[in-house]
Amino acid sequence: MIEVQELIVDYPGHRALHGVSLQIEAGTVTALVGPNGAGKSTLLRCITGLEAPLSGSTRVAGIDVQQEPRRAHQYMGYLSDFFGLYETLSVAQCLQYAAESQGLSRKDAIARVHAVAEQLALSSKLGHATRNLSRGQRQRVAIGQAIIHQPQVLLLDEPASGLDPEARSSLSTLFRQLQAQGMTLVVSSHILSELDEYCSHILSIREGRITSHGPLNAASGPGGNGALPSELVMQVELAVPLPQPDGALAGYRLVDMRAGRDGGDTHLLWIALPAQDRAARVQLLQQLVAHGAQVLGYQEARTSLQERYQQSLEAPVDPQALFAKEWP
Ligand SMILES: Nc1ncnc2c1ncn2[C@@H]1O[C@H](COP(=O)(O)OP(=O)(O)OP(=O)(O)O)[C@@H](O)[C@H]1O
Repeated sequence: MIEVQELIVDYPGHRALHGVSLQIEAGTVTALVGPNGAGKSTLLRCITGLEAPLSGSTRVAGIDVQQEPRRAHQYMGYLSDFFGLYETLSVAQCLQYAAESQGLSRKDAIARVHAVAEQLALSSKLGHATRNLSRGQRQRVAIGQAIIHQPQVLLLDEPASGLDPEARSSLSTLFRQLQAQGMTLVVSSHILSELDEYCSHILSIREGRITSHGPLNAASGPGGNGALPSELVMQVELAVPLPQPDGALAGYRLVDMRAGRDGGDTHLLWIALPAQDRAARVQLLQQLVAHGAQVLGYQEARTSLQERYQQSLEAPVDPQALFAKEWP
């Protein structure tokens, strides 16, 4: 859905992106993370076509963003880290303006204004001037403007900054709904615990280079709890060790097994299953229970975003690769 190739971006006296290449699959939610100044906003601005790279290309839904920005914008929504609203316009006017600028007819625009206002809990504010809204409400109007034309891709730069815990939680719910509707999201944020709730992938950047990019679940292959690319791993927490391990695990691959963190009798097992096979998850649990397992917890194993981020911070930047791509 998003393809970036060999992107180099220079600001006066400073190279912000050093030949970044990546692909983001449709339907994923990617956490874009990295220290201050890493190049996250620059990358998002290049994907939207707001920043012209020195070299390289970006494509969204197969459209070259630098060559055909207008057409590409029909497929994407963008929330800038410092967004502005028309202060004297009402919420309805702002949303309608955004809809019509994306080419929607007056009738369709008005229908979308009401649908988006409902989705973002703004229906009661439609007649209010945006200058009279709270920070969280303004943020929701800005997000509403970004999704008014039902884009396939939504790029959000620090969408939760300045929001209270309740507003942040409803934002997480909204992002999950949008993903369920088939949207592809890229969310830049420093609040990793929240990103972890709804992101399927991590894209970590440091000093203008990608240090990690991949899925957050255990099916990410080597390093992801021992899963092969075609597998996912279930984490099973037991109240006591398995009484009949041979029968309980027959036909499954045991990836790992440890005592629980509490140091008592609890045990943790990691068991590989074919990816995408929902029936296998049910059958495994039934087989465990049938063989006397006292199951306390049963969930897809997942490397936390915090862990992945920490690993990516510790990964050395390859000086050789850096040297080869330094100046074109
Ligand atoms: N307009 C500009 N002129 C000069 N340098 C810039 C400009 N915009 C960004 N930079 C520099 O480019 C680098 C990347 O900036 P960018 O805003 O993309 O980082 P970021 O990862 O989004 O940071 P943050 O987490 O602080 O928002 C930084 O070193 C920044 O100082």
